[in-house]
Amino acid sequence: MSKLTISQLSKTYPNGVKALDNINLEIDNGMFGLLGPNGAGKSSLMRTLATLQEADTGSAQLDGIDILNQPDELRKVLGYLPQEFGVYPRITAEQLLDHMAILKGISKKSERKEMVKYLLDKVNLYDKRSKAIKGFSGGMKQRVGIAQALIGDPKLIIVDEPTAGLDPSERNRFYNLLADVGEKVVVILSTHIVDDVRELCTNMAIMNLGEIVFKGAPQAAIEDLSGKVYQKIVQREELDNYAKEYSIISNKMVGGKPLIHIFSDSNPGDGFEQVQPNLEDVFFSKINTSNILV
Ligand SMILES: Nc1ncnc2c1ncn2[C@@H]1O[C@H](COP(=O)(O)OP(=O)(O)OP(=O)(O)O)[C@@H](O)[C@H]1O
Repeated sequence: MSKLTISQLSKTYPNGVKALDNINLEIDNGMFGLLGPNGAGKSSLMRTLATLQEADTGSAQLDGIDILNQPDELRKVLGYLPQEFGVYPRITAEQLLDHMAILKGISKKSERKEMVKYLLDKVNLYDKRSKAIKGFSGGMKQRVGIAQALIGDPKLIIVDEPTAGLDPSERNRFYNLLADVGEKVVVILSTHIVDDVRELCTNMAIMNLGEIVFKGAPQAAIEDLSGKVYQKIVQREELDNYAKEYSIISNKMVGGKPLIHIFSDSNPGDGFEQVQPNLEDVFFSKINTSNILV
């Protein structure tokens, strides 16, 4: 069992943007989803935990390791799949993993060979081991990314926006792989895609403007909203009026017309129908109208 504890972590960039505003989180083994819109501060938090940038104040501990003060110790047990996983495109998957294993300090050739074979098998790319990565699909590249993040038996795995650009079947394969990995170690999945969290994570946090605006189990958050979400298809030109009168959680186009979800303690009438809330409602309610919700 591993545990990651983040306490009072803050970071303001030189341009004045407060990307991390007093972050407090406790994360156990398993898949943890960090959900937030673009610019929320997710990558800043992930890069800080991956020891790629420093925080101004606060601390982060993984088991006995003080992440901010012992970056070398943390790196030995860290697997990181960054948002942009740049690879040398001409080399093969096998060469890349071997190279990364050397960087991780696995100096014995026979040990590396065995590990690379194991990882290629695990991400289902053993057959493609001798092909140049440049010919790989987005999903295959992400699987190479996960394989390299697993080198050296990490205790903490960080994946930053891993499913962007994957088609549905590639995304599914990637989910299965992550879920399999996530049983034994702390895996933090940072994403703005609600489905990623719904399908994979037992615990989550929602981040907005540098702050954690929700933490808990996705299912519990959905249940909290139960009976309080109503929907209606409206005319586009009426949207402003609805926005003034109701707490609109979300607005998406259905057949060319806006379908709005609103938050309301009691039945608003006016043609609205109650709907079963989903994680998207939770997400939007926390980032748009967190002030009106408990
Ligand atoms: N190096 C930097 N210097 C100045 N501002 C930065 C820097 N990196 C990020 N920011 C700003 O900090 C805020 C948080 O950015 P961050 O990349 O952490 O968010 P994010 O949630 O990961 O968003 P995205 O999904 O778009 O990557 C944004 O306002 C961003 O513009």
